[in-house]
Amino acid sequence: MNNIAPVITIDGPSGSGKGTVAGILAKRLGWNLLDSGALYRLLAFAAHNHGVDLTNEELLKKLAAHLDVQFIAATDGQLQRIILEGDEVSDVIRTESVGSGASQVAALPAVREALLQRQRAFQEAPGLVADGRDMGTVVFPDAPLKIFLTASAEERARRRYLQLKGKVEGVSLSSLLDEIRARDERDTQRAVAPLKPAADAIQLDSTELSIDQVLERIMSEIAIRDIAG
Ligand SMILES: Nc1ncnc2c1ncn2[C@@H]1O[C@H](COP(=O)(O)OP(=O)(O)O)[C@@H](O)[C@H]1O
Ligand SMILES: Nc1ccn([C@H]2C[C@H](O)[C@@H](COP(=O)(O)OP(=O)(O)O)O2)c(=O)n1
Repeated sequence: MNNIAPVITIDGPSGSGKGTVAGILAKRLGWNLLDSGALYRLLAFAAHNHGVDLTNEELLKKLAAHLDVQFIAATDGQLQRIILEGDEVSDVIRTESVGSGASQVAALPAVREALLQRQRAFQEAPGLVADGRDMGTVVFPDAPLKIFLTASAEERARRRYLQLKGKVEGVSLSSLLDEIRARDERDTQRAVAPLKPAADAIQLDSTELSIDQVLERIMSEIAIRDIAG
């Protein structure tokens, strides 16, 4: 691990655009990418497959410590691929029910502890873009650029609806809005590593911004700090 590799953290609630923006930035800069939410999603998914209850902290901690997962970096024309226990799960972990399970296991302190080193190991040269809820507050507190990306709950539900409709059966805007609000509540109210902006984070409200406008704002913060060579 190279601890001097710079990190850009992008935290925020579901549907604010973190994953999209982090993926494009990592590609543009030629840096590594950590989708930390995927780790919690993978754990919830694996727990379901192995019949482990989402409240069983002791067993979930063991499962988290031994998760057999591979992240295959994005190439031209292909997004990052995620392999769990030999099977490609890139799409199946994106449903709102896995997201809700992820939010439940993520509230357990032993689970967060078990995943901490695994996340820090992504900090390798030439740099890392990390997206999640506690990237700037807990996992990479020394990151030279921290973004806290938000948008109204209604706009985030609308984005998720557009993203899922046609791919997942039976999605409705109103149930997505309820689910997003429930997840916001759980993620911000938990005792350990709650969703909140780091004291030194730049807050960006993307409700009225396009993806390109968000990227432009972040690129100008990168330029000001001179962190990407
Ligand atoms: N600024 C934006 N304006 C419109 N749509 C956006 C914006 N940012 C992201 N999206 C879209 O919203 C959906 C959710 O974005 P995503 O990056 O998955 O959010 P998050 O990782 O924060 O949950 C995606 O379909 C993405 O293309
Ligand atoms: N660093 C992180 C990342 C995700 N989580 C938890 C809380 C989130 O509701 C779930 C799923 O996160 P993910 O980023 O994949 O979800 P969204 O794409 O924002 O909908 O995992 C977390 O507690 N800490």
